[in-house]
Amino acid sequence: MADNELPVDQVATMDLNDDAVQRHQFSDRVLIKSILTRPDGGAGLAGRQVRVGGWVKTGREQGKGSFAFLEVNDGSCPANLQVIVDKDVADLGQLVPTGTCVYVEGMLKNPPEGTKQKIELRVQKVVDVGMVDPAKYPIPKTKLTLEFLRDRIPFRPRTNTIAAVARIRNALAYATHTFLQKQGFLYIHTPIITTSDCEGAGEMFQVTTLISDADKLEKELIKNPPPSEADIEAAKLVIKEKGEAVAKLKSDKAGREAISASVTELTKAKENLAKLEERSKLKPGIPQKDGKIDYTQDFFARQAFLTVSGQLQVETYACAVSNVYTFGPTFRAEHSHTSRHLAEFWMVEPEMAFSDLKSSRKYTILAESKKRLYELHDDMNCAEAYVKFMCDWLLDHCFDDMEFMAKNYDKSCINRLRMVASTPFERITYTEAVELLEVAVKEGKHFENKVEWGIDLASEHERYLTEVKFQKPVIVYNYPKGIKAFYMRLNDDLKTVAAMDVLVPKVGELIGGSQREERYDVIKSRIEDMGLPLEPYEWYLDLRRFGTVKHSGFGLGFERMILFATGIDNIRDVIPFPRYPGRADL
Ligand SMILES: NC(=O)C[C@H](N)C(=O)O
Repeated sequence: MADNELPVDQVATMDLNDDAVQRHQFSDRVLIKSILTRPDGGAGLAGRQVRVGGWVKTGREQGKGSFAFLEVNDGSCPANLQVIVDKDVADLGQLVPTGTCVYVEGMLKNPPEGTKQKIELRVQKVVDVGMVDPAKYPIPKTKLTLEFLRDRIPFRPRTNTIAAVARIRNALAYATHTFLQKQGFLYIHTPIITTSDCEGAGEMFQVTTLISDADKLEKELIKNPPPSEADIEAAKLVIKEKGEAVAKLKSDKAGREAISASVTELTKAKENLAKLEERSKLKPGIPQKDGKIDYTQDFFARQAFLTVSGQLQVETYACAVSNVYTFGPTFRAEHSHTSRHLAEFWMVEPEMAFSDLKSSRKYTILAESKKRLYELHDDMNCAEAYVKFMCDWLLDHCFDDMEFMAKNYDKSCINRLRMVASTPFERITYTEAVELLEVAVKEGKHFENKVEWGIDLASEHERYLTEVKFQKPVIVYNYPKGIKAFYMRLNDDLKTVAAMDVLVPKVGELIGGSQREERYDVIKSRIEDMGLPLEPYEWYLDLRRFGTVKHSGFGLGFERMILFATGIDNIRDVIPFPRYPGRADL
């Protein structure tokens, strides 16, 4: 790596004796981050000639219009660079509206004593301007509600909040790959289009070309109507005539050439009839067979959907190359309008061969540079170590953005990251969890949803456990089999499965995972018991028929992790392009 190619996240720790500016490698400018996030706030760069580009957050003309102050942000860090332009250099009126793009060159200077910033840029040349008409700019003011911004998706990233969320999201993705790659996991790209329903819950978006094909056909048939019965009868008559002509020539012992020409005509007439008959079968609308939609006519010659989870497919790789993960978009066609659900969301799904949910081995994991002894619950340990790694990562790499979140959204978000990074997660069985909830009810706690063994824990129950009872992350494991998916391993009690959910303060369920059922007979009867058809899962059963292995994994809802980290309330604000019932902008 060349000297001037410091990874962006290391710029802040660079050697201050080196007062050269860090030129961006692929554009003729300096990232504002590399000026402002130095430990000296950029002061040591005074006297340096730089080019910067960015968007004006706020701008104002001063000194009776003789110069302008611009707060410029290029997204590389939350802080703005103060830029000063004299009226001789540019038309100041064009530069000051919020949202204007400026690409300027000048000299970095130390501002006068008593000002809050450590460095500012005096512009000598305006290289380029992307103007804004303030009367028409979609987000003219600086303080806007997140709800208002959801109607301005293309311009949301220009706001401090959405840009900070983008940096935090990016850091969490980087942390995810770093953590898993370090542990030797292979990143596997599982399909977006799938023909198996992982969760067996039927909340899938269908992928089909039948509707657009039907639309096209309908238009085509209007332009070019199908043959009528009479057309077909006429074509049949032509064949009859041509056939008779051939027969006549033959009986007249006509020449070979004449007969062959006549046979050619007969063949053409037959082909014509075949075509007409084929077209006469074309019917507008979705193709049907035996009163049902005929999916053999669909693009994939079968029903297909958007994936709800990459788990089943990634298991084929876990059962071959042992440690794998998938990280991609997943889709659920749930009509839920909550602040915790999206129709399109991202999931990180590690899957590990030779690992179970709970075994008695002893194991050490590193957290916050301190070695601690854990009882090995492979799947739980991996989930816990991963969450802790992400918390540490944000504290180390995104502290300025986290400070912004603490100031504007959630005072406790930094402490929450510290607490989670350093506190062992509580681990309780589902049965213990229900008992604790029952005790809470006896002591007067009111829940909307009834508490009894066998229920699926509701969000209020999960949050009580993590926020009130333990005040730290809680892993609940060994759930009743009746409320969990078919692929989870049946425990010896035959009542529960080796499933686990990681519950965290602020969001409740962050992770759901399990040891997978590796025994052929057991999983087959689980699929049958749940009333699911066997045929679509035959390939999955094959993994148990041939070279089966104990394995486990989990799924982390990536947006939930961002909610947890930032303290933002609505999941629609932590994904760049939210999709939810009634909305899919852009
Ligand atoms: N990979 C996982 O275990 C996640 C699980 N399939 C889910 O969708 O919740």
